[in-house]
Amino acid sequence: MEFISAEAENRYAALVRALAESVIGLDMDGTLSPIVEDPTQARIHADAPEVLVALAEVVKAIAIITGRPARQALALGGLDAVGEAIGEHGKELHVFGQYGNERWSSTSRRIISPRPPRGLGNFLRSLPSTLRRADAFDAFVEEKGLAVAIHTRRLPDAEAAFERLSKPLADLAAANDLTVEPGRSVIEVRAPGTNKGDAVRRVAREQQAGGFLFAGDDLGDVEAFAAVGELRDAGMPTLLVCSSSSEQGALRDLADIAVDGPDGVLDLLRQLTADAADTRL
Ligand SMILES: O=P(O)(O)OC[C@H]1O[C@H](O[C@H]2O[C@H](CO)[C@@H](O)[C@H](O)[C@H]2O)[C@H](O)[C@@H](O)[C@@H]1O
Repeated sequence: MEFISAEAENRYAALVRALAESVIGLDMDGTLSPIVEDPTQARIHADAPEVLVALAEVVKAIAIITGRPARQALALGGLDAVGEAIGEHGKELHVFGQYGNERWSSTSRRIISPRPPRGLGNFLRSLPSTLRRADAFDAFVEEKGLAVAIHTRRLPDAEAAFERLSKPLADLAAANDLTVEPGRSVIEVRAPGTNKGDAVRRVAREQQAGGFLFAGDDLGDVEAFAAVGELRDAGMPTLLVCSSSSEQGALRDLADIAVDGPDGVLDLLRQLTADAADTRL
């Protein structure tokens, strides 16, 4: 773990002291789940369930805030079982899916989801011809119900395909009142209006958080970082963690601490759990 910001060590120590009142917000792909070529094959890190259950004992709540549909996050993360184990300690696991558009909690055990955005059907009908014109017809199209993600990772030159697709997809999205969410070898198209920052504000308010940690790896996490920054400016102990990769450097400049991908995120969460136990001795 690398302390980046000048205040990072103090912020870590302050968060440890406030941990019992803190919410831990975690992104999924690239943060809890190692990145893999095929999005359908991504799975939460094998150690994550144990680490999250132990962490839940020393924090107020854990919130997984992801671009994945909530149902998929539950399945790929085995989060139902994790939530059940956390519930046994009298704590709650929250899942905010599709950038905060969907919600699930280990107490309600129901997914709350809005209707798909109006323009999505039209966008999907025009998508094949747009991909063909951008010489990216073989891009993997992940239909997510409320959104669609166009993946370039498995194309011969992923970066070049991403560049060729950026403008045509943004134009097609705008024509259908949709917004674009660029990520690691992926361009997502979804309803405007909600982002991970809103999810951070909501869970902090609902839980009356006395501290907040957020860990993420990609551009879709920038709004969550900004929302945690607002909590910090209001006087709350906070910690921003970048799950580093060679693919995306944007979050590193905004973070207090950088760790090495999901392995590093889990090491940090283990360390926090241990440090919280030490302060109680
Ligand atoms: O908010 P997140 O939990 O980080 O989810 C963002 C998107 O992640 C997924 O794509 C990413 O992970 C894939 C599997 O490792 C990888 O192949 C892809 O290149 C990454 O961009 C997912 O497929 C999307 O639906 C998520 O919204």
